[in-house]
Amino acid sequence: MSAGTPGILLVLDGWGHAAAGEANALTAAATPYLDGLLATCPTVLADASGTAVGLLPGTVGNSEIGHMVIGAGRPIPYDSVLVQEEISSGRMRSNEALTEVLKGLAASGGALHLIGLCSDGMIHANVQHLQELLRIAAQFAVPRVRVHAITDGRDVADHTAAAYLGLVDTFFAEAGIGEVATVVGRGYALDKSGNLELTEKVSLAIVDGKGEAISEPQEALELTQRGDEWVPPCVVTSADGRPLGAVQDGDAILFTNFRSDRIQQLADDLHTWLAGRRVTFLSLAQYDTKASIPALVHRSDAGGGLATVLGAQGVRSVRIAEAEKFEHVTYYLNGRDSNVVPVEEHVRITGDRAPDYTVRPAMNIDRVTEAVISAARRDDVPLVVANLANIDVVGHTGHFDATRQAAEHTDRAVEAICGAAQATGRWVLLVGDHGNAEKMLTDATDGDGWPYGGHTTNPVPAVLVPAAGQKAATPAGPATLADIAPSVLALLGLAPEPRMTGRPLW
Ligand SMILES: O=C(O)[C@@H](CO)OP(=O)(O)O
Ligand SMILES: [Mn+2]
Ligand SMILES: [Mn+2]
Repeated sequence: MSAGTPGILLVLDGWGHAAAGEANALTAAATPYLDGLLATCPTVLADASGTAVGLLPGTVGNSEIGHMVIGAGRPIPYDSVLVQEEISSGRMRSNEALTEVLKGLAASGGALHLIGLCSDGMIHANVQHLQELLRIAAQFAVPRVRVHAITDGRDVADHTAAAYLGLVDTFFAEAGIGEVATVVGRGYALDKSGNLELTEKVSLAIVDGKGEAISEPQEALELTQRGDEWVPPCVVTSADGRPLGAVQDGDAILFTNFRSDRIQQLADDLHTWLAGRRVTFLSLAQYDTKASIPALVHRSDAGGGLATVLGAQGVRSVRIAEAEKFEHVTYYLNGRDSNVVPVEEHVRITGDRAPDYTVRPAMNIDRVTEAVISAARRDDVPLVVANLANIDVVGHTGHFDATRQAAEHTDRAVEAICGAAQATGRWVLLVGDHGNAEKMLTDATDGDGWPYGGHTTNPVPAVLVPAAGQKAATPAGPATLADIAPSVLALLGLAPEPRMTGRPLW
């Protein structure tokens, strides 16, 4: 292998590997170009879930941890794991930030508001964490706990919100404290696109008790036209029509998501709404909010990766993605470091946003492709990093045919990018960040599975398309996402960072 060849790292978001079958939208798609690459180029299946990347055993991968590990070259103990350790060990009971606030509520008579995603999809939150938080609140004699439940239907199968609300009820009964005050789908509460119209509806329900009035939490689920994700903001009201749980002065809010990217817009919005009011804010894990919100658990250091080497060596890279995945190829790939080194350029592709991705599975892939090709033509850019979002983003709709089409658009984009790479003397390293579209049905216990749009624990392909004349062998032995940064550096002729534990595959 000749050292020091420029290249393109292309993350195919949600590109997992599984045998062909009725659940697999990737093998159902007509993707002649990708099929050819998989058959002829050095390929390995890389582990992208569970402990291999820094998650709890058996946990599905996600874009944050996926891109962090691709960039860091080592597993990063993820926020979900750090929170879980605090809870399982019992240490959360003596967590200083938490106990101080709970003692204050017990003394003042204020309520604790728990706001978070109500499922065990393990990407943004784990509803099980509520159980321990309720027990701790009861132990500290907090007078009232109000749960503002965000229904999921994306990280877990749709139409499961009723079961999760039922589970939360059992936690209330066991702890002897807690009531659901509001219910809303994640489409509203976890918008991260900057659509404040959605977010403000949620804030209005939580702060002012304004929304669809319901007398039982489960009634909210009858009001959605588009599944659990789009349950409209609902407020549980008592017989006299008063909201059960609007936020009052002297209350405290604890956000229970462990992943920041989707809850932070709501957290900032609520913080702005409640500015000047006597309300304490806390979050279970550390958030990237504009407001400074104290976290109960602090995050792992994900630095010392690819970006550190590129910065130190003055190697220019261009990072390209659609808005949905822009932070992933920049902030997360750089180890959650927002300080951009001067040799790094960012291209955020915006464009028409379809209200529903099934309508436009191509998204803005043509513009991403053009940007990658024009960066590839530059002699001053040894490394282009891009994310093709379609397979994951459309896969999340749970719509098999649209996801198949997303894969077909991706195939054409990869062909165009690889063509440009050949013409400009570059290699292309294609890798998934976690599985998604290779499993579009839940496991069937009896009869057929249900449509499923969530991530998976399947391995992801890592494929090297060598530059013209470059030789590369198929790597032996197991691989993980931690091997990608050392591979990219080796291909560029650079040494890995000492903290990288992955190995160069090529
Ligand atoms: O959309 C998201 O927030 C998650 C799924 O909940 O997907 P990803 O990790 O790919 O961003
Ligand atoms: Mn992803
Ligand atoms: Mn996803």
